Amino acid sequence: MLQIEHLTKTYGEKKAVDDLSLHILPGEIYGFIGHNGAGKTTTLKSVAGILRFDAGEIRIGGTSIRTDPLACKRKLAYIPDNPDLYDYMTGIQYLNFIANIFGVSAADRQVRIRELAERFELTNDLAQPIAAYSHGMKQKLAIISAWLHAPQLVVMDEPFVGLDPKAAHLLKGMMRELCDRGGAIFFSTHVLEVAEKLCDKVAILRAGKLIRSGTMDEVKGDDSLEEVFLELEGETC
Ligand SMILES: Nc1ncnc2c1ncn2[C@@H]1O[C@H](COP(=O)(O)OP(=O)(O)OP(=O)(O)O)[C@@H](O)[C@H]1O
Repeated sequence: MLQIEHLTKTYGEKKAVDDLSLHILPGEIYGFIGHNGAGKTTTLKSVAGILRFDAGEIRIGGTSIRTDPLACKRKLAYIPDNPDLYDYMTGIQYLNFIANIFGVSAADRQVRIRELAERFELTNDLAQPIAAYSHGMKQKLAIISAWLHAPQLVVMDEPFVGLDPKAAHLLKGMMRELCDRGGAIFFSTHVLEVAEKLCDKVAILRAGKLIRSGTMDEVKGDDSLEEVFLELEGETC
């Protein structure tokens, strides 16, 4: 579903991502962890096709994000860590705007918006301008908009930040549902307990380099993910 091959991205002199290779298969929830500044957001933005990288290749369903970004973007959805939505639009205007961009039919969008807004208890707020939404409400709207075009791959940067426990539980269920239908999820998190429970596979990034990846059992063995992560981080001290 997602192939990252030898991805390298520098900002000036700073190598933010250094020769990163990762493969994510259909059906997998793949967690991406690492310290602040490790290069997670840079990687996720490169996968989403909103950041040019210096070297390497990224393919989504076999299609290169470099050579055919539009085809890739049709297959994926990206939720940034701090969704910057259009404050002057109402929630429903925003969802229709996104549905128009992705060419979602009137019938499909109606069903999906109704169902997802009900699930996230956002139905009564859709007529409000986004400027009046709390951080968590914006996060919910961003999640609904991401799911609108039935993406095959969902890429998320710290998706649980700002969500209340019920919404977080809902999102976890939606992630699993999407993977059960043959999709895949790639997301970053600092909440290692969530990663440990939710993810099929995990990758640990340190200073732009992949230092561990594999199934959750391969990566953590009999320890907790937190113990393994802290041990690996300690090796740099
Ligand atoms: N636009 C930019 N210009 C210059 N340097 C940048 C830019 N964006 C990120 N960086 C640098 O690249 C490195 C990786 O940043 P990135 O945001 O990818 O890390 P992260 O793992 O997502 O961190 P966090 O967990 O804090 O969100 C950091 O050293 C950061 O300072």
